[in-house]
Amino acid sequence: MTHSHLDQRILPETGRLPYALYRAEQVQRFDHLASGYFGIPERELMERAGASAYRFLRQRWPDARHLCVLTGIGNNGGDGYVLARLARGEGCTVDLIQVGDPQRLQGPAAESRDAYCAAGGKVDIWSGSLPRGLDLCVDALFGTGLTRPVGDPFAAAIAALNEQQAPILALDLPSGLHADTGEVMGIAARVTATISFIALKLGLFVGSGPEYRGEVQFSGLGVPARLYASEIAAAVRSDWARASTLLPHRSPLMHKGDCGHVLIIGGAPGMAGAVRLAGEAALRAGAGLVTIATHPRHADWLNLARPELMVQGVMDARDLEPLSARADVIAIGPGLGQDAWGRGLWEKVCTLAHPLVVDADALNLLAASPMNGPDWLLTPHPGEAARLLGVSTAEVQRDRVVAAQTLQAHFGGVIVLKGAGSIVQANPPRRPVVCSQGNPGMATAGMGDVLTGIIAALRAQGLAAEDAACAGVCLHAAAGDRAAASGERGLIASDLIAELRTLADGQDAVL
Ligand SMILES: NC(=O)C1=CN([C@@H]2O[C@H](COP(=O)(O)OP(=O)(O)OC[C@H]3O[C@@H](n4cnc5c(N)ncnc54)[C@H](O)[C@@H]3O)[C@@H](O)[C@H]2O)[C@@H](O)CC1
Ligand SMILES: [K+]
Repeated sequence: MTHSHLDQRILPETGRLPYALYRAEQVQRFDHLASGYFGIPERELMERAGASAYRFLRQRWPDARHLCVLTGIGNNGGDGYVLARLARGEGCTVDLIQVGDPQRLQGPAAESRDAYCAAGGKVDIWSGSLPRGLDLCVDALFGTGLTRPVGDPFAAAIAALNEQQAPILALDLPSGLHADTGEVMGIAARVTATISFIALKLGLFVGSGPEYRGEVQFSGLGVPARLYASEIAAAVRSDWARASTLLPHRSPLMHKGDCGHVLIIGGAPGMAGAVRLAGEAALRAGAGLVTIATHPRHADWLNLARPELMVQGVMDARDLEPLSARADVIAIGPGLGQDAWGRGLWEKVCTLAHPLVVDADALNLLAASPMNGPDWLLTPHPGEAARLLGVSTAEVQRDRVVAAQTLQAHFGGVIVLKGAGSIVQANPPRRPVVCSQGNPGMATAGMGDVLTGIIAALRAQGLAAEDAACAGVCLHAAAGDRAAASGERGLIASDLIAELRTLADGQDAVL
């Protein structure tokens, strides 16, 4: 076996992350294929994993000299031993702390431990605390093999990692994070960066993954590209750089009638802002015409507040007919309320054949009287998804991919499950798409209304429902990231609207 850790072929791939996301069992099959079929011994893969991680560490933290490597009892720990050996070899001070019974290390992990010891490395057994004065901690406790909630001593070690001040590099996954769902299995390491091996794990991008993983780096460990043909990815990551390619071309000869007419229905008394946000977002996402059907009490005021919006007061469902006749797409829900006014409009819309975007209170009305719609696009946040499914919000969040798939099966159409790592699920066999942009500053009032307007505008410009959902979610998230450049705290939904224009025009697709 060659210790080819400085071989250029195994350096972490720089540039873009792959878009395919896999579950743990799929990555385990890749591992077996790599060794069994492609003849790369497991020990060599581990050597490459440790070496890639060490190379990334040196690039990312060039001044780090005093490292602490926390190793567990599986192959993730083995990766840690390789990294520790390489770091010592380059003159770093390494405190290697073995958590759990060292006798449980087997096969390549035990060999990696032995190679570390043979090179003069010392193994300390976890004694309840971490050394002081560290430049960096390496989390090599659990990777894809985590199968159950974390108990002591691992839980105590993870808690200590989270409490100390040095940055943390996680090998493959932050320990304690479920590789498939991003669920925190009791406790998880909240890390500065994660280097993921062979394939990106779905759990880094869904559930609590975005909160715990830090920045993500990928290393394919030099396995042949055709290895990946053996599995269909569990989900596909998307971002604006990718989704912007879905936008329709705008011909110089176009007029406003070619860019689609969106009708937005909502805005019960006291909720006019919701439809205004959705309407403005629709205009900024390129809709040719936007009409708002809202409560008569504030229709005139809304019209003056944003003169480019056409605003009609509607008393009841009958008033909708002339408006819907002119619209290409209807979005219903922002500020709709659930009383007789909102319910009447919702029931009317359900009889129309238009492509629909269904949000907010319209989703709550749908939860009260469930039905299946072939050409609608539902945009629930986790609470609305829970009401639609009749489960708790925690249950939705525990496995967001499965929740989105269940919603699609029950209600049809295309589902956008909002939240960190928004998921788009169209009719199977289409795979779930997970948006990997966005930030916590976006957890604020009106963000959903902006998304509804964007998706409706893209749909009105001719995108199919799934494409409008994917492009809309990514455009919204990318606008949120741009707006957050001047601070996440205090970000408001209106801040996104100015950003939409630059992004949707394609001038700044790559962030
Ligand atoms: N197999 C391969 O070919 C490669 C694997 N690699 C590394 O190996 C990792 C996977 O290794 P393993 O499958 O050994 O799994 P892990 O190293 O993630 O750990 C699994 C071990 O922990 C135990 N365990 C699971 N949940 C536990 C809990 N809650 N409390 C206590 N013990 C628990 C398991 O019984 C098993 O002994 C990857 O994430 C990656 O880091 C890399 O070296 C690349 C190549
Ligand atoms: K880890």
